[in-house]
Amino acid sequence: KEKAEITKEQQAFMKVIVDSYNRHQIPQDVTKKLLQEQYSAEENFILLTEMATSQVQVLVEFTKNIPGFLSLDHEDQIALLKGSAVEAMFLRSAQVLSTKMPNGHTEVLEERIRNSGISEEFMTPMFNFYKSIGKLHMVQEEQALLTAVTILTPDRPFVKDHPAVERLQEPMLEVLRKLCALHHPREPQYFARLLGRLTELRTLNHYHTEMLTSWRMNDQKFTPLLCEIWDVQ
Ligand SMILES: O=C(NC1CCCCC1)[C@H](C1CCCCC1)n1c(-c2ccc(-n3cccn3)nc2)nc2cc(F)c(F)cc21
Repeated sequence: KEKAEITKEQQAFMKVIVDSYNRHQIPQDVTKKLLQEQYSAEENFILLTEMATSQVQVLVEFTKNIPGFLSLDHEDQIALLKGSAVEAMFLRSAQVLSTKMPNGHTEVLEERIRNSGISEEFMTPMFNFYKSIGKLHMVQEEQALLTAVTILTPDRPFVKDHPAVERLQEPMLEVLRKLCALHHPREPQYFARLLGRLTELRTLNHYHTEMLTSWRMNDQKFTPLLCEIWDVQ
């Protein structure tokens, strides 16, 4: 019985992460902007770089609130942020698209994204991921913890002290497992499906640089922060 119950300290631990996740939300203005009108590929690229830059700043603040993160080796902290930033952005994008919207808005949003300038070959894998996240109907706590679990992935490039990262990720996976059982009692495989999405997320990571360089426009400009995080320019 006690295996299933979320303990008091796990509740406190989760509250810290969920509050920080909710506090550090980039304004939903990206959907408002996209629903307003179809922009040119150039304008969409600028919108993406602006949104992505602010999301990285938000991600750093969120990550600093993950219990134990700041006591990791400093170079490992950077390696974890750098290694997870793109995945966190696609995960956030997926969560934005799966947010309940008035009738027809999601379709318009999808259309705008399809015509935004991203080359055709990446639409399928990207929207497949978005659809598979949408089908999970994640509650807020699950979204926050899944993002934290993604950031604290031990096997990112250049991470030196794997065990230290595993020690932080494990309690989060344990709370996430209990949350899934609590919120999705009739789906015993829900937790496994949730973690399966992280594998799909890594493949988007792989496409990312090509998606940028193949954006239907030339002389792409990036902010200094994105040059750091996206390995471009
Ligand atoms: O702004 C976006 N996402 C942000 C990023 C930070 C956190 C919040 C959302 C974009 C957006 C920029 C304008 C054009 C149209 C796309 N977006 C994307 C997206 C598309 C492609 C890429 N690429 C990354 C490398 C190459 N492509 N990244 C994100 N998916 C989205 C899904 C939404 F519901 C959605 F509303 C927007 C989305």
